[in-house]
Parts: sequence; C-alpha cells; structure tokens
Amino acid sequence: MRRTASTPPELRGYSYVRLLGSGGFSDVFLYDQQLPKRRVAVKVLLLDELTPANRAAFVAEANLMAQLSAHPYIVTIYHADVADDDRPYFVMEYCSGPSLAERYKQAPLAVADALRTGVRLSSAVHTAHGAGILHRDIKPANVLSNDYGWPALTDFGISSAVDDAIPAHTTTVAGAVADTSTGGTSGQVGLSVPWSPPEMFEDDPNPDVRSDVFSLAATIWTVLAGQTPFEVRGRSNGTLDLIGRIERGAITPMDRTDIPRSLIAVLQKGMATEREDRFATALDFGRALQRVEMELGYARTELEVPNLHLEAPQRPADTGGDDETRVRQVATIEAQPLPAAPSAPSPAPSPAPSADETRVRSSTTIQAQPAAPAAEPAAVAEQTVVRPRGAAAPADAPVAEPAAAEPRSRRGVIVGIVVGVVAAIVVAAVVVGVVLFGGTPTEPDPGPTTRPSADAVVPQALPVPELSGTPTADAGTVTFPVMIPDPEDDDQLVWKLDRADEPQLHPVSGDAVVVDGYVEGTPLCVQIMVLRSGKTSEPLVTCYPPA
Ligand SMILES: Nc1ncnc2c1ncn2[C@@H]1O[C@H](COP(=O)(O)OP(=O)(O)OP(=O)(O)O)[C@@H](O)[C@H]1O
Repeated sequence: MRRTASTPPELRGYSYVRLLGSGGFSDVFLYDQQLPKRRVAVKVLLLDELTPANRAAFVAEANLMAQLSAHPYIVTIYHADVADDDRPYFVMEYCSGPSLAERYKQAPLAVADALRTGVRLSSAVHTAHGAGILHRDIKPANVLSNDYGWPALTDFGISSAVDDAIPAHTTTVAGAVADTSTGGTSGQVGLSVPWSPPEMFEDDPNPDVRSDVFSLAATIWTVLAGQTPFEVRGRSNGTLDLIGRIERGAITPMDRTDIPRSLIAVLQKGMATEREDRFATALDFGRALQRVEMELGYARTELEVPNLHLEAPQRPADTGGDDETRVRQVATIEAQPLPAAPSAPSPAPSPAPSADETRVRSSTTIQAQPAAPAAEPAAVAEQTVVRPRGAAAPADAPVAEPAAAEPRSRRGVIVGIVVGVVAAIVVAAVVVGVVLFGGTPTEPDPGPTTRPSADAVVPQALPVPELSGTPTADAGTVTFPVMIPDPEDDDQLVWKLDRADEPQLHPVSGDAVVVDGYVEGTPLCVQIMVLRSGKTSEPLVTCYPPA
C-alpha cells in the first residue's frame, strides 16, 4: 500500500514543482533549479527514517551514484546536502521519460530497441562493477530515461558506499528474518523477486557480478516479453511460485515470433540457474547482445566502459584487424533510441501488480574498490564484498553476527523472508511447514525447465546437421554445403571454427558455411550446429580438405 508523500523541503535556489514518486525510505520531487536553470529530481529521506544508519545509507547512495555519475547511462547526481528541517537530500538529473517498466507495460519493446538498451545497460552495470559496486536491484523500474530517450540506471539504494566504520560481513537471510521479526529493518535483504537470481534465495546470499548479469538479462527479457521471465499467464504468480520457477530455471517461453533464437539464447544464458553457466561479466553479456545486433544487420551499439580497450565481436566475414571496439572515456554521442516502436504481435499482458516493487528495503553495502580497469572479470567478482548495515544501530556500531539459522531448505528460508515481513510467528509456522514438506515445489511448470544456456546441448531432441556435398576451396574461401535432417521452420544453422580459442558462433546464411582465410596446406575445421528454440544441437565437425 502506498503511503502519503512527505512534504517537500524548502531548498534555497530551487522551487518545488511536484512529486515524482515514492520509494521505501524516501520521496523524489521535481524542482526547478534557478541557476543554472534546469529541472532536477530531488530525493529526500523521510522524516520517519532519520536514523543514523539510514542517513549513512542515504549518503552512501549519493556517493556511489556520484562515483558513477559520469557514465552516460547512469543517473547523474549534481549535489547533496541537508535541508533546514534536517532531512538529507540529493539533487539529480531529472529523467523526464518513462522508465522501462512503464514502457514494457504499454507495449513490449522492438528487438532493436531492447538490444540497444541491453548493450547500454551492460556498459553501465560493468562500469559499476569495475568500481566495486554491485547494483543488486536491476529491474525495469530502476531504468529511467532522460530527455534524449537514453536509459539511465538508478536506485543504488541497495548497493551503497563503503563506510569504514561498518565491519565487513555478509548479510544473511536468516539475519534479515530475525531483524524483521523485531520490527526493525536492519540487515534486510532487498529483493525484487521477479528479477532476482536463485542465489539470492540462499541461506547466506553472496551475490557477485553474475547476480547482476542475471537481473540484467531478466530485465531485457521482461521488456521483450511484456512480462517477467518466470511469470506464467493464467497461473498463480505469487512470490513463492516465482521463486520456485527461478530456482528450477523455468523461464516462460517468449510469446513472440520475431525474436531471433540467438537473442533468446543470450538471455537464457544470462539467466542460467548456476552462476558459472552465465556470462562472467556484464561486459560479456553486452558483447553477446552486440553480436546479435550484427547478426541482424543492426548498427552495433557502443559499449561505454571507461578506460578499457575491448576486442569487438566480429561480423561473420570479418577476419580481424582494425574493427576493434575502443572503449572510450564515457562521453559518447550516439543517435538516440526512438521511442518504443513495438513490433510484438501479442498484446501487453498484465503482470502481477506488485512485481516492480523492491520487496524489502535493503541496508546492504558493498565494499567499493578503487576504480581499476575491470579487464579481469574474476578479479572484480572476487574483490566485491557485500556488507550489511544495521539500521537499528548507529552506523558506526559493529554489526552482530546473525543468530545461527537452523538447517532448513533454501525454499524454507525464502518462505521465512516473505512472511517474516508480515509477522515473525507466521515465519516460524511457514518455515516449519516447508521443512515438513521438504521444500518440494507444489506446482509443475510448463515450458522449458532445462538449465538455460546458449551452449545447452540437447542431442536427442535436435538433429545434427549433415554435409549435403563435398567441401570445396576457392581462392582462400572454403565452402561446406550443409543441410538439416528433418528441419523445422525456424531452425537456424550456426557455425564456429573448431578451435578452443574461437568460441564465437556465426549464423549460416543459405545452404553452406562459407569461411574466408583458408591457407592451403593447413586443414580448416568447423563445427556446425542447429539452433532450435534457444537450444544448440551437437556439432557436425568437418574439415577441408576432407579427411
Ligand atoms: N532522477 C529521476 N528523475 C525522474 N523521476 C525519478 C528520478 N529518480 C526517481 N524518480 C521517480 O521516483 C520514484 C521513487 O524513486 P526511488 O529511487 O526513491 O524509489 P523506488 O525505486 O521506487 O523504490 P525502492 O527503492 O523502494 O525500490 C521512482 O519510481 C521514479 O518514478
């Protein structure tokens, strides 16, 4: 239930215009700034929430956003201060356009638009990771848009700045439940369940960059599908239903025919149940989206990551060389995306009304790293440390270890989280209930339940391509004629060089794989696969000259 908005503070140099929106701990108001003259959004901490820890969290959010503010796809912060009535506030760029949540609910995004948005957000998220910051609440509602229609990532309220006075420690779900049972908000885990990765439902969640990758992929899936990925129309979509499906990797198939399989595969890989099956970094995810852009003949969207030199994905016929994406300092001028030009054939569904809300406001902080180049994804992941903040205690007080949780199923813990917000006694009852019932999912899900992965191999279900003729070579170009036994309408052939250092898949156009760069005397081997419904067949491995 929405609360009444607070009174906007009197701020020298600014005139109040109207309320923009309300979050868990704050209100956001539109003001006219007098000098320089512009409209700004001002986020103000609620009077009721003026505890030292909340103040610290608020300041931390402002500082984190400021650290990332130069990024073109992260909301810019201009100023922070304390109002005369003692409420801290920060002044930020006013994002006049609709959020991604508003957009997809109006109509699902066109493929080109979703790809462009996905690449841009990947660069924003990777930049945050490079600075040692996990966002932890990526979802369509937290992607605003500015006057130019560019996406602007916001709401770093769950990830916060380093506060040296707070000891390093990982927030646990058990701790969160214990705290909510006392009516406090300390150590709570912020969860936007529809976009949360399964590891967030574990007893001792320890998110890393791949957790943000999951939410990012889920966000792009949502704007394409017009509904969240684990929601099933006509079925119950309560929190526990969603959590069960997320844990099983039961993504609801996309009800659109215009989404290329390669894009589905990229998003499925981003949302893989096991972290090691996902893209290792947001940058890798963005590059995979770039490859889909190129496959479809769209202009490649720049990945804006500061101080990194990236090797660009190649077009199928590229032989390398100078087509390298040089990641620039973050300022880039690029054609603005058009407003959503929906191409989805299906009407916008009506997702669960509360899906966009962050369930429980988090007080978790992230140990920031020096803004080192994030070229080594593993290093970024290792260096990011999750810390809690005890809201009921002063910011500089040590955070107590949470009480040891009884052994219980992951699902039992989640039941605890959900219900614990309402009443501790109900938590206990439900946890016991779940333990008694062994945490077995109560509802069989339709649709794909295999672990999503672009590399998923389904040998029995998919035919393996066959050569339809003898491979030939002509002036450095090798042609492998190929066919699909028992083809289906939407089958797509893909190929890659048969080399471990060459993971890139290329689409096959026509009835043959054509590979440039053949050097006479050196065998050239390729793997050719069928892509069907986001799954890849076992490969046909073939060489020229034929063995
Ligand atoms: N820079 C901005 N420009 C325009 N509107 C904004 C801006 N920042 C926030 N808003 C609006 O204010 C609302 C509240 O934002 P806020 O970040 O405080 O909380 P929230 O994300 O809705 O809630 P929670 O943090 O509890 O999940 C947003 O939903 C958005 O509509």
